[in-house]
Amino acid sequence: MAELEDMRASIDNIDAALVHMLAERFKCTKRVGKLKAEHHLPPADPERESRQIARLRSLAAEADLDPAFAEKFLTFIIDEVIRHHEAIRG
Ligand SMILES: C=C(O[C@@H]1C=C(C(=O)O)C=C[C@H]1O)C(=O)O
Repeated sequence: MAELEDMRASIDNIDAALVHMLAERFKCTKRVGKLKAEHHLPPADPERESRQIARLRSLAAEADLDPAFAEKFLTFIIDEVIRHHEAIRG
């Protein structure tokens, strides 16, 4: 089944891109965590998170992706970022 193989090859490429994009995002958020620790700012910023979630839900709807899934995915990542920031703060 050539189409199955083709689709799986595309899925593997997309998964690799996701890993690279996430790695870049965590590089940025770790830098933010250091800046926050230096300036005595709290690890989490719920107002910023609300804006990000609203934006991502809207982008998801436009892209025909379930907005609830997009929110769950972003919240999962942000929770991990906040754990990093708490660890950086010590
Ligand atoms: C990265 C930040 O820290 C936290 C993590 C966020 C994220 O991963 O996008 C957003 C808000 C903060 O709760 C930030 O404040 O920008």
